[in-house]
Amino acid sequence: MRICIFGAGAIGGLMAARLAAKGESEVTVIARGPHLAAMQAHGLKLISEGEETVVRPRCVETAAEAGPQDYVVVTLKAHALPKVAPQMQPLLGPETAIVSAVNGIPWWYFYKLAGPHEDRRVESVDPGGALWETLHPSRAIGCIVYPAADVPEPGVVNHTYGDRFTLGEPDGSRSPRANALSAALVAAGFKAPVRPKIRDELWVKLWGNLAFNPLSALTGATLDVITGDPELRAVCRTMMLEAQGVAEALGTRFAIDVDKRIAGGAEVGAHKTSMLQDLERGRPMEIDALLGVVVELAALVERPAPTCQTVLALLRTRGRLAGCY
Ligand SMILES: NC(=O)C1=CN([C@@H]2O[C@H](COP(=O)(O)OP(=O)(O)OC[C@H]3O[C@@H](n4cnc5c(N)ncnc54)[C@H](OP(=O)(O)O)[C@@H]3O)[C@@H](O)[C@H]2O)C=CC1
Ligand SMILES: CC(C)(CO)C(=O)C(=O)O
Repeated sequence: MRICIFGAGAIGGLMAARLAAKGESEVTVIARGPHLAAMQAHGLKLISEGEETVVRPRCVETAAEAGPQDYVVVTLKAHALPKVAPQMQPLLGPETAIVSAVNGIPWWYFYKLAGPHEDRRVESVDPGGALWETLHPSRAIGCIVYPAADVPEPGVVNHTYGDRFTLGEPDGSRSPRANALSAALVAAGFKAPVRPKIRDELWVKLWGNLAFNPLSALTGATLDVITGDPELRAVCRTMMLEAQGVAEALGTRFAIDVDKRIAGGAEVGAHKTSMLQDLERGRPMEIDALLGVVVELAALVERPAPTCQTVLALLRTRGRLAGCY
């Protein structure tokens, strides 16, 4: 099985390292800059549970060098995908699946979602619907990323938490391609269940990200503070309840309640969210995929989301002034 990890930073690097070390797949990673140069020169080092492993997957800069694949796992930041998608064509054969291992609402969200919005394009993550055309949703497999990792120096991935990548077809089927990918990830040491309602799981993950990440970027606070301070927790809760109304109007059912989800965030402790880390490092923030999209969908289903809207306005300005949006 040929698997290409496109944008092999923290999460992609983790997946690639485990697949290359323990799996039975032919793994190619696409990366750039000093990280790519370090992996090409010294291999990809994974630090996980106190253990260091160095693997040597094929590391290239362009899709043309990688050639056609069975799976392309996209582990870019959400905002990078529209720019990169046109370069992905050499990876795509007639049967190639594209696995979106990216936080937020994906471009294929409304594909085969029965109801009034079926096949709708999501402007916040797919400006002008270009992604829908370039990476047709019939290729898409959803993937919820639960692990946490970072890249402390080029060529090195530090894995700090979790081993689950939940998979799901947009139409809910247990397809041979989703099953085969799941088996490959399990062989590499991950948990990779194939779920029939991937959008429900996607919203539970996003539920935390849409509130915790913006509030951390605006205040500089870590997760323990955001979930523990009564005033911040109240803002969080309000945003999450607004988002729940939007998601439920789109047919999502939440298996847990909002307080349980906040408690889940609290367990992570004194952690800087990825959005706060991006802001501090002067890197683009995933504002539209995590929160802009919620405000867009609220308008679509005519549900109120005033707190999300207010926080979005503040966050966009914060991001623009810092050169991160
Ligand atoms: N890290 C984590 O713990 C978690 C991350 N996620 C989500 O997973 C997704 C990936 O995040 P993460 O792994 O942290 O992000 P990273 O920034 O670590 O990885 C993305 C990689 O893609 C590279 N890249 C960007 N553009 C290109 C390009 N044109 N060609 C080749 N490589 C490119 C980046 O390079 P460069 O650095 O040069 O920009 C970077 O190495 C995000 O949606 C994130 O929210 C979800 C849960 C936890
Ligand atoms: C904070 C956390 C763990 C949950 O919102 C996260 O997923 C992130 O940092 O992006």
